[in-house]
Amino acid sequence: MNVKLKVENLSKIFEFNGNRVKALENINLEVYENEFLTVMGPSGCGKTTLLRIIAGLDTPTEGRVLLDGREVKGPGADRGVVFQQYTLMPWRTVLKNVTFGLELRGVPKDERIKIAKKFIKMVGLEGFEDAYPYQLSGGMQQRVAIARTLANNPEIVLMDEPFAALDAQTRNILQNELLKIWQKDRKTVFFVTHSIDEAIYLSDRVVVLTARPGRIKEIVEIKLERPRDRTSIEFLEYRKLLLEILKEEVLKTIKRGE
Ligand SMILES: Nc1ncnc2c1ncn2[C@@H]1O[C@H](COP(=O)(O)OP(=O)(O)OP(=O)(O)O)[C@@H](O)[C@H]1O
Repeated sequence: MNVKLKVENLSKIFEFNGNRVKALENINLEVYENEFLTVMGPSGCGKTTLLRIIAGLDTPTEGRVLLDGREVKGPGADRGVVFQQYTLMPWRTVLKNVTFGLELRGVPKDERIKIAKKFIKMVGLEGFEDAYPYQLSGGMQQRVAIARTLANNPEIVLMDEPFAALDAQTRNILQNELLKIWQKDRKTVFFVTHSIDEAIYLSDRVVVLTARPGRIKEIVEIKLERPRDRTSIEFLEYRKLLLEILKEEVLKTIKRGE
């Protein structure tokens, strides 16, 4: 298995108003090519910080991140990010939101429209190309955000609780769509979630971080065939295992009043 992304001895300390918060401590992690890897952990353990550092939106205090062997020094088109909150540009149509990154890279108009339409179709929004974000439901907006990210053809897709704001049904539908796209497109995915169910349903491996400062507590390989059955005994066993691993860390966070 080829290593796509490598996180080496990474620590992060935030300093503000005379306070020091150690968010991450000595994270070492390899994400393989085409892997669907999920990070979980109690609130405030540094999941978003880790994702932001990989995205190049923040810098580590110690250590480094390598993508295809090259050190990450800032944001780049090789990493596509999907956040929890819909980050579409309200003044642009669906099509224009999806073509945005391609425009920035100078892709000719005809080609960028062709690429955008392909991904809009892939996320099930054919016919909505000329709609504006306010005309779409939350689930549809998140589909557009996913299409926009994929249209840029990143090496790795970084997703920070992308479905957390959606209702349970829509969330399940989008999980299936994401899996279909992932299987078809063979992208590497680095996914952050609070949902044990979502982590087991989607991932090849689940990384559990400790309470802050986030360290790697355990990595659980999900050895279930896809499509996965959320009601199977094996699925429930993974659920129990992850609950146990997380419980101790969540209790630490609660005790600290966070
Ligand atoms: N820009 C910042 N300045 C100061 N402290 C920060 C900053 N960003 C994050 N932190 C702190 O770093 C720690 C980790 O935050 P982070 O958002 O990465 O956690 P998280 O695991 O994603 O949390 P949640 O699950 O609640 O989204 C928290 O204590 C947070 O307050």
